[in-house]
Amino acid sequence: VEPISLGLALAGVLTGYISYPRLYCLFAECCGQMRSLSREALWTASCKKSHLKRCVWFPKQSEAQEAPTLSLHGWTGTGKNFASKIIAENIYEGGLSSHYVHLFVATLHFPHASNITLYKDQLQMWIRGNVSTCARSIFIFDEMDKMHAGLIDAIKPFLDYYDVVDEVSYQKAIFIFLSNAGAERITDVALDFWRSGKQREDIKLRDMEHALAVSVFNNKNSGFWHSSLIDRNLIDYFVPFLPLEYKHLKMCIRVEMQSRGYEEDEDIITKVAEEMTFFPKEEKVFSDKGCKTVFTKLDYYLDD
Ligand SMILES: Nc1ncnc2c1ncn2[C@@H]1O[C@H](COP(=O)(O)OP(=O)(O)OP(=O)(O)O)[C@@H](O)[C@H]1O
Repeated sequence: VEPISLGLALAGVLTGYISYPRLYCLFAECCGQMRSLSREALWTASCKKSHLKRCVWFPKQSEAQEAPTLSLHGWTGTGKNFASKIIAENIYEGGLSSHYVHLFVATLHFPHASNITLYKDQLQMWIRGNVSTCARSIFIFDEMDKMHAGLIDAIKPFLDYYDVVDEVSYQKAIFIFLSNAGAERITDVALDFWRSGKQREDIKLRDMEHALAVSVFNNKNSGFWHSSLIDRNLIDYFVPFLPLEYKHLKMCIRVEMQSRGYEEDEDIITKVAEEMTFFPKEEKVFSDKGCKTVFTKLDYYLDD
């Protein structure tokens, strides 16, 4: 090929690449590569990925709201991180590794109460900077119940219904809070159902709402209680996660074996599930750690 034509062709491609965002986005991650945040899309994604072959419940109105603020509550290992990962992947292909998805873990990123003022400034700068770069940024805060109340309050202006703060609009940013706050009350409701021989599938959100309200809103030890997120109605949806039973652990282990390319082995599945501990002491219905440590226990039985 003669050099001038090649140069012109390259210049043409480059111009197209730069001036047509769609073309550029074929090769690199783009802000607002929002696929769908409809309830159906999240539902389908969670069903496909759920180890439990069950769908994660997503709030109905999320399809109407472009950028909801969600607060996920439940016992450890019940899938809160798993669900937020699905939400992130559903919006940005890179999921948690996307440049537009930001995960904060209270004990990791904000460990010292004496540094709250510094953390507060850094967190606000981080949110402001990232939303200025990409309005459709996702911020996930794990261990919200361990987060200092002052820090939770620092997030508040970004969730409030102001259109624009300091010339930046936060209306399209998605905030997801994860916590164990309310887990005991959620478990009490699930246990009541179990004791009265009712199916956990029949538990309705309204059965949980009261339990969550009592423990999350009135718990004086919870950072939520001190913060104004709740009394100012800044959270759109509280989503409860039920504690996992023995049969759910088996499902987690079974799917993990399949995904590692092993044949299902009922003997190994049962052994791993039986190594887990269950509560309450008498009935031993729910896994202490949900599905959290089953995979490392499984390593012991598999010769990788
Ligand atoms: N409901 C579920 N559906 C499918 N897989 C699940 C579910 N719950 C837990 N798991 C599996 O267990 C692992 C641990 O769950 P995850 O980390 O999401 O729990 P968590 O609720 O965020 O716990 P923690 O409160 O301790 O942070 C996940 O990686 C996932 O593989």
